[in-house]
Amino acid sequence: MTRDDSIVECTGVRYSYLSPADDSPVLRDLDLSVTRGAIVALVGPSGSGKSTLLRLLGCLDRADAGEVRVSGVDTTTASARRRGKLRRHRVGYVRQNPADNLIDHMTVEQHFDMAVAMSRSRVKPRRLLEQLGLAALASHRPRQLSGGEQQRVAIGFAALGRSDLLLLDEPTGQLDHRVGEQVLDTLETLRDSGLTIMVSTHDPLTAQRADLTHRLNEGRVTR
Ligand SMILES: Nc1ncnc2c1ncn2[C@@H]1O[C@H](COP(=O)(O)OP(=O)(O)OP(=O)(O)O)[C@@H](O)[C@H]1O
Repeated sequence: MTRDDSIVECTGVRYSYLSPADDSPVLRDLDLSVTRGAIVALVGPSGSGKSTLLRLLGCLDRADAGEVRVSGVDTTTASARRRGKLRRHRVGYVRQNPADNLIDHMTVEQHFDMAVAMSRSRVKPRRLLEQLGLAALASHRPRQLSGGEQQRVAIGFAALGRSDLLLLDEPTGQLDHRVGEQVLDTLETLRDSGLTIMVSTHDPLTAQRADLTHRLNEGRVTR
């Protein structure tokens, strides 16, 4: 595989929440390569660093050492401006609690319109609402939606205008099996439209439906 096939390339990544000199960092010597156009599940014990890795890939935090290359940009050394551009146009991030991704007073359609305006993309928000089976909810506000509907809206909102990578922290963690399946259908639709999707999960169904699984243990990818 060449670098061009990869959407994510991590090499020798180290990260501590305390200080770069911490002898027990959360991530240590982490290497990972992810090719375009797959759903990738990140699995591993609680505390192994799955969410931390997603935060580095989503430019919410910056690695202490090593290379975290996303869409060809080394996010460890990139300027704040470059990282901001990456987040606006290429990489979306969905938090675990669906409501935390949405704005109380805005309807579903207004969320999608705002995402397009912010990314200055040419994507048609109405078309994505239809593709994701959310058109009937267009005029609803987050409080009028179930947890699963909120999660699907949050996923569409994060994906809109982002061309490369969607990162999700435990997207099915709070949902029952049937609704979890609907969220996974949404992810498959987005993968088929060209996005690469990385999901941290403890849910066997999510891991089973992913195209690839990477296991984290004590801050490293072990397979
Ligand atoms: N904001 C923070 N400040 C300090 N330590 C943190 C912070 N967030 C996470 N940690 C620690 O970092 C380690 C890795 O946490 P992380 O949330 O990345 O693990 P995880 O594999 O996603 O766990 P889970 O499966 O339970 O969500 C844990 O020891 C956790 O206590």
